[in-house]
Amino acid sequence: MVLSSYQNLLDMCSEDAFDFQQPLRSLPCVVTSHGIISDPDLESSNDGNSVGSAPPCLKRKVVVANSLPLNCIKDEATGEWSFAVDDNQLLIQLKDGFPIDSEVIYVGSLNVQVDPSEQDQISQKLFKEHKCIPTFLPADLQQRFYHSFCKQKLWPLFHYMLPVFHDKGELFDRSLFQAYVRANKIFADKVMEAVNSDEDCVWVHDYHLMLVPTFLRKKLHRIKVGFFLHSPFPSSEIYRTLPVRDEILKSLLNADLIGFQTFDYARHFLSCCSRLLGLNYESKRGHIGIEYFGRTVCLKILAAGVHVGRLESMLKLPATISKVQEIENIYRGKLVILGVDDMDIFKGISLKLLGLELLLERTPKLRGKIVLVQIVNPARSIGKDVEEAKNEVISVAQRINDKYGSTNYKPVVLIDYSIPFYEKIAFYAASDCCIVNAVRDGMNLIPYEYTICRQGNEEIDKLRGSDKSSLHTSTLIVSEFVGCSPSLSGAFRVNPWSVEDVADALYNVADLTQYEKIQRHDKHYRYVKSHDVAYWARSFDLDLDRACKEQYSQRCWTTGFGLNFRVIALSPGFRKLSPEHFASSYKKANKRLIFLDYDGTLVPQSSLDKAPSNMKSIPDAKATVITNRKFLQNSIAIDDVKTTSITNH
Ligand SMILES: O=P(O)(O)OC[C@H]1O[C@H](O[C@H]2O[C@H](CO)[C@@H](O)[C@H](O)[C@H]2O)[C@H](O)[C@@H](O)[C@@H]1O
Repeated sequence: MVLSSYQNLLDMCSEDAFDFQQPLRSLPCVVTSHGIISDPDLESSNDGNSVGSAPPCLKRKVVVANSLPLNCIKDEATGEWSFAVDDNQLLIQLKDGFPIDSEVIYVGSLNVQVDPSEQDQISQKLFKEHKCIPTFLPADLQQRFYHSFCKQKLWPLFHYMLPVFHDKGELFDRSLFQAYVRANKIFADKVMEAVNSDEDCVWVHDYHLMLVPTFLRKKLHRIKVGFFLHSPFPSSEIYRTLPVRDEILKSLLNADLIGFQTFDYARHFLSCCSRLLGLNYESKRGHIGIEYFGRTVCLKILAAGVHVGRLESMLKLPATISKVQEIENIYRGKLVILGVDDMDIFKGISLKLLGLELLLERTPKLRGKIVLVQIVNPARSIGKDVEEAKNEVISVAQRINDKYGSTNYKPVVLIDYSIPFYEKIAFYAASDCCIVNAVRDGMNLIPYEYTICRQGNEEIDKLRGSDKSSLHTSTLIVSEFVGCSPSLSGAFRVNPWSVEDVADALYNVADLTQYEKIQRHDKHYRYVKSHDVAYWARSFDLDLDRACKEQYSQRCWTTGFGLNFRVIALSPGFRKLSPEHFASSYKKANKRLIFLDYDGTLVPQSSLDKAPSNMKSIPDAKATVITNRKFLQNSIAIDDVKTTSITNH
């Protein structure tokens, strides 16, 4: 049922009628000449804009995320755009986990404004050269969708920050959600340009695009959709404060598989589905399934990983090696603690600095001996809160340096500007410890990158000459509120809100024996190496495939009888049934015959007539199982059919 207030919103939005839940009574499917189920609307809309068919042997994987994994620069003198794939991005790296016969297509925004006159040409170029399909959001929509709704509303809430109710500026502004709806529809429309058949899979990423599954399902019932949430999913007590909580949950449930970084996030999601939507779930063969309108939506817990090969090859670069040497020379004899964070209010950077300040206050012997190198990546959002957090970091760092520093020694080295990736790699390789002190973070891959880089290589070993003390060692201090924490059993786990905890952990790191450093490193290294980005992607892809197979290829079919009609409710695999089978059903009926698609949509006569004659008959198709009686009864509220009695055969 669509909430009436929500319906108003959609009317204002002037988008198609939009229902967040199944069954979606949209356009009927047809059997095309090659036996593929598709949407007539889609077929015609593809005529002009299609991005081309995948060669027959390739299966398309359409990866959709807010940003395309590209760097783009406009030459102001010539007006020419240049685009380069960013190999350091997770989205590019995940394709290593896909089967070799996959064609990976990316859909997302470029994060720059492109003049409408240039958009077509750029789209063609990006598809041809990089298999990327850009979404172009008008500047105002981009602002409202990304900066105002995603970054100011969803991002804080998903990181456990409740709006401040006495501040009017914090009240929920429905027009911003409307922008979110519109933007998600634009992304979904672009995805549909890339989908060729029901063999293709769509993998939607992160909290920016939580309505995409519904827009896709509405277009193509049998579309295979996976969704992965990179950010945390908060406790239901936090989530339920979101005024559009049901719409978002229902939309996510239009995916076939929903992935989470940790067990806790999945647990919170399940609590929300049960408390807010009254849905049941069960664990089947190691998977959690939620029954939703005749479909089973699978849940998966699988933390993202890093691209080990990429990090190893970056580590080998001569520029990296000489940077490692430079850093080691600068900080020789000191314990180097490294922090790498985005400038964001949830990264707990000031709390980390306060921990260091307390350590130096309590432990005079460490003054002059310990350095925190804090790399701060530029902020991605533009809120006042981020500016304040940044100013606070700068002023606390300054205070510590004034108090405990000297001409030759600064306890805090703040790098608050972009540095090339190889330099970051060099800092990892040269640091004794890495600290992640976020008060909330979906996963955080920094400890994984650090661990791989600390494994080093021959060139780095040579640099260290006879001083082997830092070879193949690493130490981690990790907040208990970040997703990677459970996987790092050898890390010092801290409550980031406790300055004492952080100070103690820093002290313990300074006190570790060489043996312990090796042991902790080894444990983490083995885990990170085996759970890399390809493992994550492969595992998600296989589970999506499995979830869809179970969903869409059941061979059972269901039949219902009424006084003057007969209902054939078709199972997802119905198109595998032979035309003869249909014919015999017609004959037996002797009455009005109604065919319903598996999700309750009326199947038109014309579609059945088109069933290709070369389709194979399935002898065991006589099994008649009504899997969800209530669902079927609800679905039959069409035309003049008011009541029915359903018989199992
Ligand atoms: O800042 P946004 O444009 O809204 O993007 C959100 C963040 O996305 C990425 O982080 C998320 O995915 C990571 C990999 O799974 C995970 O480690 C992290 O916890 C998630 O928040 C990106 O790495 C961040 O820079 C973005 O801020």
